[in-house]
Amino acid sequence: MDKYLSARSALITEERKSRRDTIRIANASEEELQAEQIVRNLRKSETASIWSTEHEGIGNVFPGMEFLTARAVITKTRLFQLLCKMPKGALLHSHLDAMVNANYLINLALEQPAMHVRVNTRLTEESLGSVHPEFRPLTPHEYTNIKSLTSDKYELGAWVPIRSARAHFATSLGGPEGFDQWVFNALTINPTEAYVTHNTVKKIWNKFRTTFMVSTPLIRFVPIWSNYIREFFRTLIEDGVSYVEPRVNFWHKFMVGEDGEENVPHRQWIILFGQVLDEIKTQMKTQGKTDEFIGARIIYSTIRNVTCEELEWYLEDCISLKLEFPHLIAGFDLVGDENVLQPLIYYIRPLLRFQERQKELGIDIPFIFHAGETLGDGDAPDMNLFDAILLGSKRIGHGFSLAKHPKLIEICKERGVTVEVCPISNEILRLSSSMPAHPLPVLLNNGVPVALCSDDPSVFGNMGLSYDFFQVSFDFYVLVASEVTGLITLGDIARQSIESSTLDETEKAQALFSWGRKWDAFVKSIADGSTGIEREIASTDGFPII
Ligand SMILES: O=c1[nH]cnc2c1ncn2[C@@H]1O[C@H](CO)[C@@H](O)[C@H]1O
Repeated sequence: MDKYLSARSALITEERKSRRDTIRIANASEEELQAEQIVRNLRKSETASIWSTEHEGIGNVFPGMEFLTARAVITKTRLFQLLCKMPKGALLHSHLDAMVNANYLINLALEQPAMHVRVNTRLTEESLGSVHPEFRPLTPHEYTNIKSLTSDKYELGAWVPIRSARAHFATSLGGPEGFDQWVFNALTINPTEAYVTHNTVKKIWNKFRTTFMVSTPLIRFVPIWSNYIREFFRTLIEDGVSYVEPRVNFWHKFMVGEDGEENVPHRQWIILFGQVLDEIKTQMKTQGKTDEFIGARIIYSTIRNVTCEELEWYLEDCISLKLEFPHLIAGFDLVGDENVLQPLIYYIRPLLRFQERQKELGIDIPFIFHAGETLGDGDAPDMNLFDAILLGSKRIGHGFSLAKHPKLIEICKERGVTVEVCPISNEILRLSSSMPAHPLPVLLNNGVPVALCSDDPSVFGNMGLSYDFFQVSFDFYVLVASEVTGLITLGDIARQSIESSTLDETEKAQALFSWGRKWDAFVKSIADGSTGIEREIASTDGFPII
């Protein structure tokens, strides 16, 4: 018996030794250890209270359960509120056209007299859920004075000014608020769609795709674009994100200008992006908050439905933009559903040529590829992992199927290829049924660098990064023993995100320094009791049940 127990304890120690969190916790400061304990107590207490009761309309609750069902409960937990204050570091995987709250975007659109809307199927109570609004800014001579989208006289396909369409939306469909709700539903995925009507990867992608068809014409319009980017930065900073590398989709060659003409080229999109960025940086400086925002750089993206010839055009376009705006272009990616669109190997010639061109020009535009966003093994999206690695991808977007490939895991670990893990996205797009079923711990415990990311928060409702940090903070819960950690691991992941960015060494050092200062202050506020968590746990013996 003694021999067995000592062998057991030796094996546990040996197994945990190589884990990133064990190494990190061994080097933690006194304050970090205190904060760690307090947060673990909080987590335990909320698991016993909030996550062990039935809430009205929500059956079968558990930590890490389906996000869209649990969202309202999550928002009220103390753990979530605490994580909102945590400095998150860099957001490395996000699609710019799905980053601003859908209601905010609707309001931006309502301010634009040029913005019109139409439908091609009659709107009725029955059809409302499946008919999507089609938006377009028109040139002044195309403006219409058609009043309503829903009257009997409406001719299908005719453009209606958005404000008028809202004001005259049929009372039977909810009036103006009904209009807002209709557009909101078309821009987002709701729990019934994710977990009932569209509960397969294929079906939910069909819904997911349509949200971009609705939002793109709203965002790809100069008067909205700048305001949209301003809100994008504002909300991320508010949530403790200090640096961001969004994927910007350059598939459309032109944006629509203020005059309604579709003639604004890519360089102008970047100039406007840069202007808002500078404005925010100046603002932060004036307010003495330079630690809170380091900046942003764009990952040039196009959709993997283009031909090889078309891709050559985009790659050259990306090169010209890099030459003109070296500090604003971070890398290159191909986006869209890997399950149905072209795999990386299809584009291998233009991609290799792109690398040659960079050598000729003495520039560096790393690939930062989506790969392995699939449940498959050996299918096209899974095989994208092999090509991403062979092509020297700096990071891997999603890498959901990477856990199946020990050799590739080893390479990622050796070369420091960071996996941009998007926990909530993977769950809503039906790759994992809930958080405990997500492969994140497999990657982490194998020592692969990981960044937590939100992917498309305006569609999924996981605005900022706090929701994704929250959803994974229970991954290690089963082992509440002292060797296995919570808060410190989350901090380590946040710090790693800055290391994994495309910032140069000097910028990185500055960003890490700023992050470190904020992390220390955050940890201190928990450890010294100023958050009041300890007091609350002690006084309620478990948390008030919502
Ligand atoms: O998780 C994802 N995987 C692959 N493509 C995505 C994901 N999220 C968004 N997009 C794609 O990015 C474009 C918008 O910039 C859209 O085409 C959308 O399908």
